[in-house]
Amino acid sequence: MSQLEIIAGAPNEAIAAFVAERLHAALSVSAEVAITVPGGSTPFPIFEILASSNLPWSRIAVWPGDDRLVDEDHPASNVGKIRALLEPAGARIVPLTPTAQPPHFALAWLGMGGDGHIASLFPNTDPQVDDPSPVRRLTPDPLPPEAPFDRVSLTIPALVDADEAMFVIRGSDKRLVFDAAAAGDNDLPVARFLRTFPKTVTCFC
Ligand SMILES: O=C1O[C@H](COP(=O)(O)O)[C@@H](O)[C@H](O)[C@H]1O
Repeated sequence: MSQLEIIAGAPNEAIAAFVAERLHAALSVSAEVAITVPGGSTPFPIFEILASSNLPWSRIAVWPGDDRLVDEDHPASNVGKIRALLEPAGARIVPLTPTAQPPHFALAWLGMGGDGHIASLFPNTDPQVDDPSPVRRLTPDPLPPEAPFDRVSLTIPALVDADEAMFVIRGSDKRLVFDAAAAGDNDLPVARFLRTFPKTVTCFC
């Protein structure tokens, strides 16, 4: 079970500062690093802040942790929106495809749905902590009305392989789900990740 550091009520600027600090630390020991980031709605204002930071973006590869199987110019595309914000800053944006071979990530930044899904590992997909594949094509059931698409997602082992992990979770309903998962009171995808990740997980809740 991972240790948790809960940081409640942090503004987006503080979260961006945390991400930048962790990337600077990783870049102090590696010429290039990779980060995986969530989609949904929560991270994009933080990406905007990061895009204007002094990070050496040309040394940073950014991978969506999951995506909807739509064209990049579709409004539901995670990689399209990530690219629009971070590529102009100089980042290398790498689309997540079902056959991708993801790297070792310096930081796994995750969101969580109210149903306890992380990346696109929805409860119905029964994500396994020992999945031999780093990437899966998946169909959420029920399909979320705001994004009713098949998905591609990093698996739990690909996320657990990261040097560090952080969540950004907004809303008291999600906080209850997260806290129950952290306490071992449910077996949702987020709980499976938390009980498998061997290091401290930082949660901006
Ligand atoms: O479908 C998704 O939802 C989750 C949570 O999104 P949010 O809008 O509540 O921030 C997200 O982590 C995931 O990457 C996304 O594809």
